[in-house]
Amino acid sequence: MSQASSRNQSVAVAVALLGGGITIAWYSSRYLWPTTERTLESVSSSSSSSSSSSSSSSSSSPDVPIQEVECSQRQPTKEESKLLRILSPGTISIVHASITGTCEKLAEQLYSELSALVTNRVVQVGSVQEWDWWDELLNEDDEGDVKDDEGDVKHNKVPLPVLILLLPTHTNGTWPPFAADTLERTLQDVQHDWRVQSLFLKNKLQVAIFGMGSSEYDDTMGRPARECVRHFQKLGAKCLLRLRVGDDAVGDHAKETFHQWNMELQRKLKVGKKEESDTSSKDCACGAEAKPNGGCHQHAKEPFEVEDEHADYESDEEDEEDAEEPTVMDLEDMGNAMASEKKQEGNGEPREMVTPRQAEQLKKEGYKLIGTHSAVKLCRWTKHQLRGRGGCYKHTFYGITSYQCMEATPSLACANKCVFCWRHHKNPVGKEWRWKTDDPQFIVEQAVQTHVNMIKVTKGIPGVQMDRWQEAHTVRHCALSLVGEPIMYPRINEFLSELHHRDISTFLVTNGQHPHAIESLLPITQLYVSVDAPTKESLIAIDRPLFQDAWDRLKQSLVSLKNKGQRTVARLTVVKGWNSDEVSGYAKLIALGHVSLVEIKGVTFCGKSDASNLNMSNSPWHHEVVDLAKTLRAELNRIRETDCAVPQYDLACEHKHSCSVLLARVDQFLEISSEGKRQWHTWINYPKFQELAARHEADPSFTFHVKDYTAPTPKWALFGAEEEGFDPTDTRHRKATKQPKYTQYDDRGIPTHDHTGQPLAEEERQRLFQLMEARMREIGTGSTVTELRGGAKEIQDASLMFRGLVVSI
Ligand SMILES: Cc1cc2nc3c(=O)[nH]c(=O)nc-3n(C[C@H](O)[C@H](O)[C@H](O)COP(=O)(O)O)c2cc1C
Ligand code: SF4
Repeated sequence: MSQASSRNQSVAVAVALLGGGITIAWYSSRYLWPTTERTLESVSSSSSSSSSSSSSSSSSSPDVPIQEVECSQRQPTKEESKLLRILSPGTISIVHASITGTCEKLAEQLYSELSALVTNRVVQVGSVQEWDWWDELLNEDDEGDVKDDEGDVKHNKVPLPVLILLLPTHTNGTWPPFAADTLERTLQDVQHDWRVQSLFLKNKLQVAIFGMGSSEYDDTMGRPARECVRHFQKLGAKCLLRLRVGDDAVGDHAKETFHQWNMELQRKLKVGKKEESDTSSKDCACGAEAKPNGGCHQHAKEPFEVEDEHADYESDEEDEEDAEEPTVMDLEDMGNAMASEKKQEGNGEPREMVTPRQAEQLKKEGYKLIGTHSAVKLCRWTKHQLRGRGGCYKHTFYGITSYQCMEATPSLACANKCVFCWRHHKNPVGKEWRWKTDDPQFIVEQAVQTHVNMIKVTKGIPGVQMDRWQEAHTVRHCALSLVGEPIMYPRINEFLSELHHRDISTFLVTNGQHPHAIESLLPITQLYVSVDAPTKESLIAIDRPLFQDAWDRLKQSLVSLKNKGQRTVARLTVVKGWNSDEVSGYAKLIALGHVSLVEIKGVTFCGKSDASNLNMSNSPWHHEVVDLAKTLRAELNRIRETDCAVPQYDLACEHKHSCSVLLARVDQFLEISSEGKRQWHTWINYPKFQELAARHEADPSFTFHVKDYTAPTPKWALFGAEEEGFDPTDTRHRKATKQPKYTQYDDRGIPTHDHTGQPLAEEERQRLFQLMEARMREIGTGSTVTELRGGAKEIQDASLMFRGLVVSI
């Protein structure tokens, strides 16, 4: 028996004919809601001042006046209630498939509204995963059915169950993965199962579907919701009202569309305010004077009868083969979206990028918002180096001072939803700038001020070195890689100049979706393009881009780097199991841009997110990143054999603490003395850069190049140095590992080789396996993330227990 049915085994719905009426009482193992009898009209009159119980007699079903036993004065709270079956008569099940919380919130809102308004049915809410859909749709309980004298079911006398679905659109217009595995699969399977009667949901279920999506994604908005409508139609379910799709990308569109849909839903369910206005309306739909229940003498309506449920849908019986999407609805929704957008821009001012809800979420994640589209955040390495515990990998590779580095962005929006994005998709998305634009001087000034204020409060952190703390009040570097796509900001060049004027170096990371913006970018200290995947398919899977031609855009961006003149970087973020293979694909991309440097960095796991399937096992180990860097070097050499214009690269630096390795162009960064001594120059002469940038600003015909502002790389930062990229002027704090070190593990995380690389005996592996099993029983199979004070996160994951019991990030 399925989970759902076993869970609901204890729930029974009793229906009896009493005095010519139908009495409904609900029982559950924990609840019994019996009480007073009253007619449904009286229920409706309680919410409608103008309705009258006398209208019942004029209903279209005069022979069986419907009565009920009122469930209780209140609906059970969610915690109290056990979920009833979807097909239980009289139920209203609100089911969402939320990825990032929007649909869940709408579902909760609907639940509280309907719970308050509906007194004669059970309203329940849950995620799509909470039901076994095959079992729910096919294995019907018949306790709730009303039978006639022949024992045939008289379905239409008891309110049909209503299924309200709130479905978001996931990557490339797909269903959210957990909804695809459950509801979508069932809906597809039942249609092709010969054992299942056609239209088997006819007279058994009514559905109301609301979709969510974003018009920023080409053509996919609301696709799962539309598919869902078609599936249910094909199965014979009645659609209570038209599908509506909310647009996440357009201001209040989702809110407004949902509100309209909700009002319509309540009208169809005959609850809520709309009903009041309906019943008090003077006119019937036919134009004649209305009776109190809303119909005229010819069109009297039976309370709770669903009005022409198929009115807004084509009949499946008539046109079962028609798989065309309901384009009328799409057009209308798009029209609404545009109208809504227009409304916002009606006063001639473009709207602000960040909605109050997004601002609230970003603030919760520790971002300090500046103006309407920018943000700063204090980087953990800034604090780290303030305490003398080592800088970030940019300190090792390029000599930045981490405690004088400001992490910022002038655009919180970007055109991707990367699986490894540590901002968990709380920021807006967009293909191009369509928002209010803040002044660049204002942003820089506010950003520096806010950063310095954050520095001030670090004074109290134990171990902060006061000389560094003083220096940290002067920002020297700006990492434009915090969140969003900085290059989208239309006044990015003015913004960068403003930073240069303040002697602040500029490291800008773009995701390679705006090649033209790269071309027009002024010379900056170091320009990055993120290369997140080696093939078109994996790029789409990993970056989940808004642009259909994302792959071409990435390639064009890399080509654009070729002519920049200053330092350019291809940044690879390695997500084990996602983009760590097909290294030759990376080599081909890098060869397009002749980039100065290739940064290869293991992904940092930043806590579980519903919008991403990543977990700790996707974070590679340092030695794995090193292996990938070596393979990449070999692949680049292979390309050079046929294309000698492709530069030669070699392993220059590493920073083990953050699983990062640097490949650098030999012609730009390696000097070999006449005695054959090799000296890397990956560090940056920052004052020199500022001088050159100022000259270029004064005279744009003046150009400068990578070699004009390099500086020697210290020994400790070089690849293979025993310091492993850790600056020896700082003090290393290592966590004591409670477990012996192992060097290799199997897929489950069970060690297979000891610290010397020798294979472990079978008994030992078995023992370790049992230990892990015990741990899993204790803490579960997933990862538990605990937010610590100060923004750090602590992750517990049994599969990591032999690699370190707790990983702090
Ligand atoms: C990972 C991810 C991928 C998305 N892909 C699409 C898409 O392909 N098409 C679309 O119209 N909307 C897409 N969206 C937008 C969501 O459908 C929209 O933000 C919706 O409000 C999310 O609802 P939820 O918060 O309930 O999950 C995507 C959102 C996320 C987080
Ligand atoms: S470069 Fe990045 S990681 Fe390093 S200190 Fe600056 S913001 Fe932090």
